[in-house]
Amino acid sequence: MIEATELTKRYGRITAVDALTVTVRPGRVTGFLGPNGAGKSTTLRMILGLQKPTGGGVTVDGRPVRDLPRGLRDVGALLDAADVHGGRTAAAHLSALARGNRIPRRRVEQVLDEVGLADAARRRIGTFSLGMKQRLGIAAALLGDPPVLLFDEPLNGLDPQGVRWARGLFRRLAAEGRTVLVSSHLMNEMAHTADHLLVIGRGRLLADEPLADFAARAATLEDAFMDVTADSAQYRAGGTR
Ligand SMILES: Nc1ncnc2c1ncn2[C@@H]1O[C@H](COP(=O)(O)OP(=O)(O)OP(=O)(O)O)[C@@H](O)[C@H]1O
Repeated sequence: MIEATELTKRYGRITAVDALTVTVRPGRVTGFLGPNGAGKSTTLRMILGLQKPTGGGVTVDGRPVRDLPRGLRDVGALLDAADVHGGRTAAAHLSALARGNRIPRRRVEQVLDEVGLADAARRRIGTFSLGMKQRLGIAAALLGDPPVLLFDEPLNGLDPQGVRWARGLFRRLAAEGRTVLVSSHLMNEMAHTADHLLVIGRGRLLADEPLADFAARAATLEDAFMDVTADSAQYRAGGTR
């Protein structure tokens, strides 16, 4: 379970996350949506303790993430799939993470297999496509078999088979009783993935409800998303009309 209370992050005059109070519950896939710049990545980084809130706070299974003792065995995350050492092989990258987090070495082969990268285990990550890097990032999140998993835009760069596989994976992880939070700026990506939605705009919470309730707001899910975020899209093609 993830609990944010009045969670706030300011960068100078920009309020990236604005008094966000939400609970992300286990046993379901929670989709985290908002237009570009809404504050999704900043929120995820604060949950993971990578950024310090300006105000409020957030706990994971009852504690600030820094107080959780087991690292990747407590929380797994895919943030930026491209943010990996290109000179290492996939297996070496995951082995280093496993060593640093007291995770048995056999998990490396297991997760590589699970994400479909078994045949690429000995290849340098620098030669990977974006979709392969996403799969590797998902493997890293799964490595410690954690009860809480965060994925920032995990479907970017995945081919249609990959998207279908990832959706099935998120649903399975939730069915196993884990807390699964998946961000996206595309509503349609969430239609077949999420049970519950958190929608933010300009850092503020705009909706926190089951997908079915959100869908009932308009003719299509995308229309519902457009309606809810109408006043908070910051970056719009065609200028400032
Ligand atoms: N390090 C930083 N310094 C200054 N402003 C920042 C910084 N990081 C993020 N911001 C600003 O905070 C706001 C929220 O950014 P964030 O990356 O969290 O949004 P997002 O919802 O993840 O967007 P996207 O869907 O485009 O990835 C944006 O206005 C962004 O410009």
